Amino acid sequence: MTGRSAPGAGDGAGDEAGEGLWCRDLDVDRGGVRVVHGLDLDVPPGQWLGLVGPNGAGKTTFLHAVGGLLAFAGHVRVAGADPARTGERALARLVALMPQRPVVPEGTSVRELVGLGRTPHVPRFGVTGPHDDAVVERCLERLCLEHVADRPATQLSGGELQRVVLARALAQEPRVLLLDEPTSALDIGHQQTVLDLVDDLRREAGLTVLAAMHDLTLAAQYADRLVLLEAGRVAADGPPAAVLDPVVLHRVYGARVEVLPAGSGPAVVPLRTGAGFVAHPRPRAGDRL
Ligand SMILES: Nc1ncnc2c1ncn2[C@@H]1O[C@H](COP(=O)(O)OP(=O)(O)OP(=O)(O)O)[C@@H](O)[C@H]1O
Repeated sequence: MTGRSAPGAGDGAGDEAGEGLWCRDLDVDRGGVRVVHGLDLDVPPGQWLGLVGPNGAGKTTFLHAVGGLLAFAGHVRVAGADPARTGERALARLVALMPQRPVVPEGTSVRELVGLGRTPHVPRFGVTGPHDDAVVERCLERLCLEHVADRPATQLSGGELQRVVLARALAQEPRVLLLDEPTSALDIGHQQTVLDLVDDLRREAGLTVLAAMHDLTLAAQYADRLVLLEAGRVAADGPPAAVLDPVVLHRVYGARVEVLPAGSGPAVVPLRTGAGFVAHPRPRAGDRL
């Protein structure tokens, strides 16, 4: 399975397709089984798209295809590049993926691991320069990791490691940031610190963000738009308040929830059995109550 080029679009990095994400008829298989089915998506530059959906819906598979780690069929442009036809280093200068399950080489310090994010910017057979070192130090600082910078990354807590892996992705200085469950191991304070930081970078540098998240309340607070995936297809796509419908969530996740209006976006509150959940549609404007 290989990606095909979009009609009329050039090959390689940085062409006219823009700095967001565009895909048409995207199919991705895992282990011989189709997991993402004919996905069409337009994500304008600078948008934060929250990717939500149940376990196994295809969120990671989609992010890995867009990030050039998995073969696909269909047309994709990410930061102007076709991931199927762009070299690894060129793509890594445009797109960074923060994986759900990072691989940490034994004996690598936190600073060295973050420094790996500079690899695509360093000439082949070259060495890092003062600018690279400054980027790494800034990323360590912004993710409050200076105090662990010289420790082996394998000795960190799950939440500390998650911040290191984000720091490595940010050190790549990408145009599009793919985040796969970026806050799953973080306490509530660090969840906010990390997501606020990504949001600041988006505003400062026009970064496009695609973030797969299970915490629907958090996803709604930061994303401009949510795409709800169900078995590799889009079940809902729109502003968080429109996508987070208790009836839709019940159908797609089998979950009983209440969705409450909150200051910075809808809050999704789970209801335990017997708490009075009724799966009926929300009233719409014009409905007779
Ligand atoms: N390496 C693999 N080989 C075979 N099947 C795979 C592989 N990786 C993932 N799958 C399958 O592909 C489907 C989609 O998985 P994926 O990891 O993309 O889902 P997800 O939405 O990210 O799930 P989660 O929320 O649990 O992380 C699942 O059915 C999964 O079992």
